[in-house]
Amino acid sequence: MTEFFDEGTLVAVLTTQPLDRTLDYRAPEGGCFAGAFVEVPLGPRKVLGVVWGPGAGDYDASKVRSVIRVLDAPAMREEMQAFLSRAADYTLTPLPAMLRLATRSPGLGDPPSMRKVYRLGHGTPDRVTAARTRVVETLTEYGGLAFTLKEVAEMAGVSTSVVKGLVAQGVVAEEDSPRDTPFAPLDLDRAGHTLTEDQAAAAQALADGIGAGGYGTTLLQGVTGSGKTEVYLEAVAAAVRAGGQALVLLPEIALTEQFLTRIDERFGAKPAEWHSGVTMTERRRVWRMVAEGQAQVVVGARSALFLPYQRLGLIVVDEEHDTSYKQEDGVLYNARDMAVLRASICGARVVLASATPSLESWANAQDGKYAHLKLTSRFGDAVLPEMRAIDMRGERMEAGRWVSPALKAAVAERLERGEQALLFINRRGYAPVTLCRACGQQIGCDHCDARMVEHRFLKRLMCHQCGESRPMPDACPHCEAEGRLSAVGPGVERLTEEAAALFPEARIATLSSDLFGSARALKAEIEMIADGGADIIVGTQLVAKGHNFPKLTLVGVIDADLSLHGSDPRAAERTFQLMQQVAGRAGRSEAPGVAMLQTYQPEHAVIRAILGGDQEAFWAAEADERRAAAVPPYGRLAGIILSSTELAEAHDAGAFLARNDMPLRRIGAQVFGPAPAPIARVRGRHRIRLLVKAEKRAPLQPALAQWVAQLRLRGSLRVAVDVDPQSFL
Ligand SMILES: Nc1ncnc2c1ncn2[C@@H]1O[C@H](COP(=O)(O)OP(=O)(O)OP(=O)(O)O)[C@@H](O)[C@H]1O
Ligand SMILES: [Zn+2]
Repeated sequence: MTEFFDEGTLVAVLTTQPLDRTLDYRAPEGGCFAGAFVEVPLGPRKVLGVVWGPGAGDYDASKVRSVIRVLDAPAMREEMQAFLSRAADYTLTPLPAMLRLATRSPGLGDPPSMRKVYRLGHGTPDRVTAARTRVVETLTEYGGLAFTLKEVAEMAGVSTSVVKGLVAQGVVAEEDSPRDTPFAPLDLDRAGHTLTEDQAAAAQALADGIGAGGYGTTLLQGVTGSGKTEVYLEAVAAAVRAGGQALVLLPEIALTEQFLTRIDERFGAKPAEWHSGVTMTERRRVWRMVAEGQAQVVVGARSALFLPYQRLGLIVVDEEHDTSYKQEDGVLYNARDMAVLRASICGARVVLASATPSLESWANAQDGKYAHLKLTSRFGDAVLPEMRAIDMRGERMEAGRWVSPALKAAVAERLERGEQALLFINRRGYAPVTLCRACGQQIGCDHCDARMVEHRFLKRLMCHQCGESRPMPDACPHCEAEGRLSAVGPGVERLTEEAAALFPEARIATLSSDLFGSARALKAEIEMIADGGADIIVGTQLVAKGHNFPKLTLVGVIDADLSLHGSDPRAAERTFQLMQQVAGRAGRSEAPGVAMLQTYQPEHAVIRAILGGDQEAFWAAEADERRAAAVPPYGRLAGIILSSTELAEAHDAGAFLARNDMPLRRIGAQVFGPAPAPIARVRGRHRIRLLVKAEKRAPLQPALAQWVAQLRLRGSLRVAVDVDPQSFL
């Protein structure tokens, strides 16, 4: 039972303010439950907090103040408190910062806000016009249902003033209605697609898990186009049927819009949607309805993990290998790992779905920590694409061109047959480098150790680190020579230009995340492509994720070597995943697909593995290497990023930590560095990195906490600890 605190008893309140402890207050008039959202005085201010438990009683009793009021919001459940605490410990994040993630709803404690709705009234109009008649007919058609002013006007095809005019005469009734309305329940009796034998077996196994109750994680590994989504939708149905709520995490906001439609088609109801693109009013509604159990399914980005579910039964992490699940600023957490933590605390099931799982999940499945379900063939008659290399050493390339004659010929063949071809390059903008031919300087960002990238469609230069942008200049900012700036290297926009020059008759669509103002616009473009409205698609990694283009039979990868090198220890894994995913867009219906990889190193082990297509062999080899090097998933890493406006300050702090490594040595961990980060300056701050390596079972977090606590944060110095780093930049 939830603990209750009578009026005047001491309670500990956790606030969202950056304090390193809970504060004691007295329970307000009428008392309060543990977990209650409250408003408390803090100095001269009133701040939001949660009653975390009984007060510590270590503060002068005569000075303890009272809770101002209990907010009108469902209390935080004990399991949520536990989740936030454990996540804070794991990621070495102060608890108030975790609480902020869980309270990202505007007007959390406000009384329900109201809005005006309109339905058919009883009066008769003084004067009958065609427009007025349409309004009356429209509302009559919907019986007693009520709509917003805008909806009525749109449905009837009249201006809002016509509706208002009818309100004045009582023909249309105007009423107040709560804005936060429940989400329509799923229609679980609707039949989904008839599943194939493999799919049905996988769906059954997931449903059995949900039926058994309690925590469990399953890796659903199915080749691209095998119907993983169809399978986990059955798990969603099973979870809801069992009275639970289901959360589906997607790696890219751009995909949610299509996914909502897919759920709507399957269950006849739209789920709740949660990500940065959702309006404030809708956020408020979602947060509340999730807390009240009036939203059965939530589709969202990683932050949806922190919603106040009442009875969370299932979390699906789609494309679980995707790096965007790692939040790289603020609280550094991996939503995939936190999903597993959250589920283990509240006794929910987790489904990790991917064609190319992360080595972490693959190893967990291998060890029997996760159940492992496999779908080895594509749905229907579709077969997996054939993978071929184009050896660029043997191709005759003109300067400033990136499509080889071999690839060009393959594209031409597809166009002749009325099929689609995709040209893939994982680089946004027109060109990665803008160089002045007069002075030889490259244009860099003023605030970062990064180049400015030309975005020709927008006629701007942009920094991909800090987001700064400015109009494309005519003159070189260094030597002021006019008209001597030139683009070096290819980006997606430049590839579009080349495709247009090579195939002047073809309809070309460019898909890059920066080219679309809204998820809706992107969805429309994707639907247009799926319907065959384009012949050639030129895209960045945005196209690699989960799209179905039935006419697409050729994928040309412009630079398969691009991500093989660099400081990332997961370079091989990432390249393998990306190539499989992008190739997986080809040949998804009757006509078979081919993926052609332009490479200068066809002998490279990773390229060979991609061409060979033996995934299990690749993972096994990769696992052996990681085991030998004792790196994740067979060892643990943590990154420390020290940053400051003064280079010396960051550097000295790094040297200090390296010298004072006793807390780490005690657990047998090693420190590497300090060294300047690969991106040595971002937003005017110099960055120094250290890397900590420990054995898998070493108590890493407490040691890290002790170690870093020795550091005095002075001046502009900041420290970020990244447990299980994904990025090494
Ligand atoms: N049993 C089925 N009956 C009818 N259509 C199906 C069935 N299974 C899959 N499909 C269709 O096949 C296509 C691919 O399925 P789905 O999107 O679920 O695959 P996936 O494994 O999630 O793919 P990817 O990993 O490439 O994103 C979809 O259009 C889906 O509707
Ligand atoms: Zn910048």
